[in-house]
Amino acid sequence: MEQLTLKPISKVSGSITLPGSKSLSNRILLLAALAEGTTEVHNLLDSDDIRHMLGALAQMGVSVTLNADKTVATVHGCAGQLKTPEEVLFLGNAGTAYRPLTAVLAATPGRFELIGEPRMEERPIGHLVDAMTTLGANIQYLKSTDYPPLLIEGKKITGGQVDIDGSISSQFLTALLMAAPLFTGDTHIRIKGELVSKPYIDITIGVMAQFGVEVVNDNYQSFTVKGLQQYKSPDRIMVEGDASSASYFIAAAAISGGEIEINGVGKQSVQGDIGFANVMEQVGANVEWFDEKLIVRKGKLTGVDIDANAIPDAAMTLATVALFAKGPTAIRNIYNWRVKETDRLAAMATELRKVGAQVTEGHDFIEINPPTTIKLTDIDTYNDHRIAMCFAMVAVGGHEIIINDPGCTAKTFPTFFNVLESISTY
Ligand SMILES: O=C(O)C1=C[C@@H](OP(=O)(O)O)[C@@H](O)[C@H](O)C1
Ligand SMILES: C=C(OP(=O)(O)O)C(=O)O
Repeated sequence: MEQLTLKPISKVSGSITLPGSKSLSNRILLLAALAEGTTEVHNLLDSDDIRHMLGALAQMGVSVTLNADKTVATVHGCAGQLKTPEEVLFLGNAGTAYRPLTAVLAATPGRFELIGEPRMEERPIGHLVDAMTTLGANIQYLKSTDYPPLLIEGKKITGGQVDIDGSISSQFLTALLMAAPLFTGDTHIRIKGELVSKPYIDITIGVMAQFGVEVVNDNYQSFTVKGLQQYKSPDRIMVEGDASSASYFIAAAAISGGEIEINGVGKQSVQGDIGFANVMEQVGANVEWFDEKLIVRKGKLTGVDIDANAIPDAAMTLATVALFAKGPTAIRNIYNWRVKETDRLAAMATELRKVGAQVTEGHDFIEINPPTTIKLTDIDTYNDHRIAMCFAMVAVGGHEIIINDPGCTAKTFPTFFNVLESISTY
């Protein structure tokens, strides 16, 4: 296994430009593929999750050309006419590819087998399959009930009234919303349970609007989408920087001495994870807000007690910021950390203890007491990009750390360690 030893960093300072948002990139690619017309997508993310979406679209006959660095894509929309692929669709561990494609392909005539990495087979999808089945879809589980892989016999879906459980993942509702315009009648969706990760629904509704489709959102309790609508290309669309990826640099500036200019997200961001910058202000960081950039400086950091349900991805970064804050940090209402790239509650607790923190791992929360001295150790990353990136904060805090399998950042941020290096002084 590859290992990366990060030397103690004495200061981070300088300017970075974020790669495009994963959540926006995959939504935009899918809707551009389904749309009528050609869409030029700028600042597309080049990472594993996006490659899986692009690969699947190509297998279904969508023509996409990429520029040399794969950040500009020209997508020739198929006006809803996806072809039946000859081979299975392998979607890695990309939730933003697997979930929306499940709903869209269930409403697309043809036969589709959706597979993924071993971890994808442990990530639940039953709530989405249940909702689609209520609407008449034909989706079969190929291994275990409620989990991928799936066999989908796509067919016309008429829409109607449907309930969906929103308590485990917002991606199921995102998937249903994105597929609903393809149904032949109107769809009225009611949320069962508490809807988690709500800001991602705003991203979905926003991107659908850019492709000409309106969603009526009644206070995140019910949603209405008209049937038989054609997505329309906006011709040109820009992907804003990834707000979850920004969290590592916001945290780095807050922990270390220098000043970091983070280009690509700011006051205007449509991504909920921008809220991490507000959380870091509460922790004590000095954040200067611009429309599309942030400048972050160090502050006197104090632990906080927050409900992180709206920012599940960026909140992981707070768990390693906690190592350098005064007093305990509690991150609450994050049960679904357990069903992401790994069981993130268990993994973070284990790895934080290895560096010396005292950690309480609850059913849906984690509480971290910073250590008096940070221990040199290697960090297991569990094929989870965010664990690798979070624990880089230990080096930013001035302590050597070894990251096992650093290549796992390829899921969303393949150049992460190079970007960090570019602003680091040792
Ligand atoms: O819709 C999206 O783009 C995402 C939604 C969130 O998942 P959940 O809704 O499962 O929390 C988030 O963790 C994931 O990285 C991306
Ligand atoms: C949970 C994540 O990914 P996915 O889109 O596969 O759910 C993540 O990127 O942290």
